[in-house]
Amino acid sequence: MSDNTVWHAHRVDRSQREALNAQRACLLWFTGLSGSGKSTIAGLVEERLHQLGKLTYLLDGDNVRQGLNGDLGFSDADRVENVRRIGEVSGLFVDAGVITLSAFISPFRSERGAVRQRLAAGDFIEVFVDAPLATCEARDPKGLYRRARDGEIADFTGIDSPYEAPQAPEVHLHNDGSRSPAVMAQQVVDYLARRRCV
Ligand SMILES: Nc1ncnc2c1ncn2[C@@H]1O[C@H](COP(=O)(O)OS(=O)(=O)O)[C@@H](OP(=O)(O)O)[C@H]1O
Ligand SMILES: Nc1ncnc2c1ncn2[C@@H]1O[C@H](COP(=O)(O)OP(=O)(O)O)[C@@H](O)[C@H]1O
Repeated sequence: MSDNTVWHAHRVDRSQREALNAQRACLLWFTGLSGSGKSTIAGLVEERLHQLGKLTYLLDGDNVRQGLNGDLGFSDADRVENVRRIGEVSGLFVDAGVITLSAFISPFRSERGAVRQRLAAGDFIEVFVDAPLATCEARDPKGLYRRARDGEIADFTGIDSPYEAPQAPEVHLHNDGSRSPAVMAQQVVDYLARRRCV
């Protein structure tokens, strides 16, 4: 928090924005290794919510790192700052009344926990896209694992940079390839329906 600043409450608040859009906002936080299926599944969930008439926004690691977080690399410190900023942006989207989907490796438990704490109870829904490293490496759609193994990319998650799996995610998707991304996206939508978010 900057010094000498005072919070200003505005005339239109989150609940009024939610009422206007006839929806309840929340943050779906997709975490998992590179290649685990975060973007694919988050994209399918967003498409389904859009079809249901919900206002959504999907924030994605590769995309955000081309703009807002273009100054950050993949050291531990830069990943901490990456997730902190995304947590703040996600919080603003939720306050805007939008069902927000954030898909980032977000490898550290403490930083994911900090985003959870930043939001109101129940607004943070952790979705663990759980795929074995061997599966992610076999998919390797961008050739990054091969380059990391060849020593061309340092600090690669799962190779020479850690990934701390969630201990109690709200939704745990086993994306080892035995089921389609569409089936797993439906699991997320079903969770939202049980929570009366859709
Ligand atoms: N060193 C290293 N480690 C992991 N990933 C790397 C690295 N370098 C580049 N990439 C590409 O960056 C994407 C991950 O960015 P994130 O912002 O999600 O990472 S993090 O949350 O800060 O850990 C990741 O995208 P996904 O594969 O979609 O996860 C990669 O395309
Ligand atoms: N259940 C699945 N079965 C087959 N291929 C999958 C499955 N889930 C994801 N993929 C593929 O794996 C690759 C990585 O998925 P992606 O969503 O880009 O992962 P991430 O965003 O976690 O890096 C993509 O080519 C995607 O089509």
